[in-house]
Amino acid sequence: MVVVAVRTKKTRAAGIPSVDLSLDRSMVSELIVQACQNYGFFKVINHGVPRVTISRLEDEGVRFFDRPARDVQRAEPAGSFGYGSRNIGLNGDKGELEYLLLPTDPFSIVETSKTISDEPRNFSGAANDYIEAVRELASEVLDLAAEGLRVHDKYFFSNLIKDDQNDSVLRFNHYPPLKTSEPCKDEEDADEVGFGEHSDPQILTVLRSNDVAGLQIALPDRLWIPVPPDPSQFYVIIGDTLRVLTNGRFTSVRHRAIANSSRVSRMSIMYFGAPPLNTTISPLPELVSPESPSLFKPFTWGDYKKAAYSSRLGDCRLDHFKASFNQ
Ligand SMILES: C=C1C[C@]23C[C@@]1(O)CC[C@H]2[C@@]12CC[C@H](O)[C@@](C)(C(=O)O1)[C@H]2[C@@H]3C(=O)O
Ligand SMILES: O=C(O)CCC(=O)C(=O)O
Ligand SMILES: [Fe+2]
Repeated sequence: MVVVAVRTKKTRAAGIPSVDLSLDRSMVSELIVQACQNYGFFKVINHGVPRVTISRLEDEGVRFFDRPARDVQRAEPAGSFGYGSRNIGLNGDKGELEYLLLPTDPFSIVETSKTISDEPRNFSGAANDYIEAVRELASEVLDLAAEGLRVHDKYFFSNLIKDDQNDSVLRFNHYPPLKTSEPCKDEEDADEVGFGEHSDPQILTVLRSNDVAGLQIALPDRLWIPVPPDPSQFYVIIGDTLRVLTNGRFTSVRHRAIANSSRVSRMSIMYFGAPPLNTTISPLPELVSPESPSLFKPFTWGDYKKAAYSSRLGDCRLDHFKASFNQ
């Protein structure tokens, strides 16, 4: 087995920002803006997603990854969607995980469920309910962020992911326990890569995992912080597209998952909120001024997605879209 090692010595257990959605609205929007500027990442509590909506999809995910190899492979991709193992993307990235990548529109979910489950209606029902609930949560977070930034149209961001043509995706990552407990040969303090360092290309990601640790985020000074797992709450990850729309006010956090060295599997479920392919992405006029000129050239989400899918996982994809004075 080829293992890719990452240094984990430079880590610090620090407080991850936490936002309680039940608090006073103007306070919550301020907290969200602070967290998005300083970390590009935060935990959401009192999120309003019913526990049963989460547990039904969790159970379906566990059932899927428990299936015999020949059954999970029936869900192998036609294009980039479907089941995959160890290979991440199309450009040679590897990780110690298996995954299921799905479109989020209800019709595609119903169709794809036929290769995912022996009870496809159970799977599609659970997935569609979950997608609807986390899309609502993502939209609420985006509206609060827009309010905190004093954006004129407070629904501007959320309308992008609510559009009928939105390009959002749902991903299950399954990290089985590592078979070997041998330390890495050439690096004493190294861990193996579950899902390598990257930023998410979309607007924002809503992540939830079971009780097994693995996720880490990078601070601007490149210190890695372990994110404590919390199955009853969600984490929000700001993506590159929201970074551009806010003219760099929000940061798109680099993050990674360390391979699972515990005795139980880790499973995470991510909703990646994305706009329609033809949406032009450029900083909102309210966030551009002579003192803060636009840091990015305009592009469409389709252009960015194409560039993302021809890049390696760890590449800084936004570099190609920086305004010329900013290069
Ligand atoms: C190596 C890659 C995998 C990825 C597409 C890419 O070429 C670069 C971005 C990767 C990423 C990261 C966030 C999401 O997990 C993902 C689905 C996405 O939209 O961009 C993955 C892509 C993937 O696994 O196909
Ligand atoms: O599985 C995780 O916890 C993180 C994975 C991730 O960042 C991704 O799939 O983009
Ligand atoms: Fe990610």
